[in-house]
Amino acid sequence: MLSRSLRIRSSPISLRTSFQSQPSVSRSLHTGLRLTDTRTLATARSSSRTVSNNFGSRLSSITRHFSSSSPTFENTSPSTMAPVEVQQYDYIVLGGGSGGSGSARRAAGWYKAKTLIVESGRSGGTCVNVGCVPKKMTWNFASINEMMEGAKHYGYDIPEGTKINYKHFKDTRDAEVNRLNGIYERNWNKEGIDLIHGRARFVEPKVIEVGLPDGTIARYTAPHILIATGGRPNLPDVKGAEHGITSDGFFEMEEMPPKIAVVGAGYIAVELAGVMNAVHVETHMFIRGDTFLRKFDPMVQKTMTDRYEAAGVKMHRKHPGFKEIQLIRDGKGKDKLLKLISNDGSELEVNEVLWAVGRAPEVEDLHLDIPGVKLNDSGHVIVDEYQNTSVQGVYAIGDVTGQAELTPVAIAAGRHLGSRLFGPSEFKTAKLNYDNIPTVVFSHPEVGTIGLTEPEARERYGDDKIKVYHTKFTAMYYSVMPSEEKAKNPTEMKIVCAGPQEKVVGLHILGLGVGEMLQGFGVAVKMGATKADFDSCVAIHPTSAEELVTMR
Ligand SMILES: Cc1cc2nc3c(=O)[nH]c(=O)nc-3n(C[C@H](O)[C@H](O)[C@H](O)COP(=O)(O)OP(=O)(O)OC[C@H]3O[C@@H](n4cnc5c(N)ncnc54)[C@H](O)[C@@H]3O)c2cc1C
Ligand SMILES: NC(=O)C1=CN([C@@H]2O[C@H](COP(=O)(O)OP(=O)(O)OC[C@H]3O[C@@H](n4cnc5c(N)ncnc54)[C@H](OP(=O)(O)O)[C@@H]3O)[C@@H](O)[C@H]2O)C=CC1
Ligand SMILES: N[C@@H](CCC(=O)N[C@@H](CSSC[C@H](NC(=O)CC[C@H](N)C(=O)O)C(=O)NCC(=O)O)C(=O)NCC(=O)O)C(=O)O
Repeated sequence: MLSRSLRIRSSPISLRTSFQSQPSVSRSLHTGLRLTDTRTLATARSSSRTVSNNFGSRLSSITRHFSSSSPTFENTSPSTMAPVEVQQYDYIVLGGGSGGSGSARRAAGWYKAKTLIVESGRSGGTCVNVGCVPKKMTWNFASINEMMEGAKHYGYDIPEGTKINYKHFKDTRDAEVNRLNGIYERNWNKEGIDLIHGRARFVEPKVIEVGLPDGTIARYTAPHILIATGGRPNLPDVKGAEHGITSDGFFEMEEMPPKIAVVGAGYIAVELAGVMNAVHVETHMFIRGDTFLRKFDPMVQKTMTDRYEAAGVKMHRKHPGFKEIQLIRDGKGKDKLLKLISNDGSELEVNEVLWAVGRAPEVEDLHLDIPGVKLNDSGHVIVDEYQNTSVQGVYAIGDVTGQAELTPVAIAAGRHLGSRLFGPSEFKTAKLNYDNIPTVVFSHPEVGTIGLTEPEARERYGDDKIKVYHTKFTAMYYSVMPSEEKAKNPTEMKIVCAGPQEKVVGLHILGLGVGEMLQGFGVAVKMGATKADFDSCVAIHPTSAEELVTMR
């Protein structure tokens, strides 16, 4: 539906004309290193590249909303650029998100490395500001409405039309995020980590430069530099796409739109569509395939897509893509009106469009060409199993590497790296094992998964080596509800086993509470549990989880 390349645009806070006539900055460091900067805008722009994404779609990345308060290099005119001293650290961490924070705290807090974090936006990164934290809080908010609707079947007299004060919730959520921003900065401070707010870029292979809020620049060097700059949401190359929002904009909404279109079929699309549907926003999902969550086990794909449809989400399956988004009326919430024109000519008017079509690594104004850090075809930083980039002494972790884009993954990889670089000799080979990472989609209901999907397991081990255990049932919570409600709310589980020992190589669960259920089973799978090990654990009755140890 869209053309075949991913164009990563320079963001508005990338280098502009102030560097065109920038004089050479040449100075000696107390380390004996001599720095030269003769770079011009042309060099800056050359870091903007055209690459293909996994889905063959043409997309452009947009600036994260909270970065608008960041200092920009545009403020830095040549005349204000007095020679700057290059300050020396043991460890420079670019990005104070989950991975950067985790790594810096390990290096400084545990091993006393002199550490600097450079953060261009709000401390805590995506997870705290526009990811896991506000998302999970919103999921809780929506789940309460689902509970209230269920409550009438238990005899509670919940008045029809109970009002939801979204603005109240949004303000409370914002306050919690602000509180966490402060906690992050206080933790860094307690652990002796220096924090600079500004946007970093390389000016020499081991020297980075940061535009400061007062318009000056600062330079820093270290033998170890970590790239932990994360990612940002993509916008598709559709005429008028900018009239819609991404997940960043979702968290800025002051009121829920009465009718929304969600485009995409991954974690974010499914989670945010689920939230809105649960609070009775008319939610349309536009997906390219027949199901969403297409990287998950087929059981999850089918049951969850059907379940969303049964719960009221208007699914537009096999959608051919959009030709144009027209802004009919500017405004907020119900006052905003957009017309979506699809490639097949069909039209739909909605109050908002949420693009959830993947994320791009945040690399383009880092000038990674200066140290020579290599990127892959999707623009992610290439790393080996120890998070080393192609350049000695430069490392990358988290979303910027495109490896399992999850907060605990970024934190764990960052901590291992901190231990490896600055810890005692027993950590010299410390690294994160990326096998069997458990993950939960906070959909309605949740989905949990670890290990291989059934097709992946069949492919890896061969059909004759695979045994699959499967169950689908109505959780007791729904037992008081009419049969059509029960049918709409399945709980489903699949255990994929390999070899004569029936080692559990994949576990896929969906239903109420599975998000909390998976962590413990994840430990078992990580330890190499077999089906017999599962069965040897006595069931906890009555729970949904007990089905996992009693399956036949
Ligand atoms: C809507 C949403 C929901 C999510 N929900 C979950 C969830 O429930 N569970 C889960 O595990 N994961 C979730 N994730 C994913 C999770 O947020 C990321 O995997 C995680 O934040 C990645 O951490 P990171 O350190 O790699 O990057 P980030 O947390 O993105 O941190 C990168 C930081 O670098 C800064 N930066 C960028 N460029 C520069 C520069 N040039 N100079 C200085 N600083 C720079 C950015 O401002 C940012 O603060 C979610 C993501 C989204 C978008
Ligand atoms: N609960 C959690 O732990 C969460 C984790 N995350 C992390 O953040 C990552 C990013 O999330 P997300 O942005 O949802 O990315 P995902 O990679 O999960 O999904 C991207 C989706 O975009 C769809 N897509 C891509 N291009 C287009 C297009 N042009 N038109 C229509 N659809 C398109 C793809 O659909 P198709 O199926 O057709 O290919 C795919 O489903 C996740 O992979 C996850 O690692 C995010 C949120 C929650
Ligand atoms: N898991 C519980 C606890 C939530 C929690 O961990 N809250 C975090 C912030 S939100 S999430 C932000 C995320 N934290 C985590 O993922 C928690 C880390 C885990 N406890 C561990 O030690 O591994 C992160 O990016 N961490 C980077 C870092 O650790 O440096 C916190 O710091 N709370 C302090 C408070 O409330 O007082 C829950 O979901 O309820």
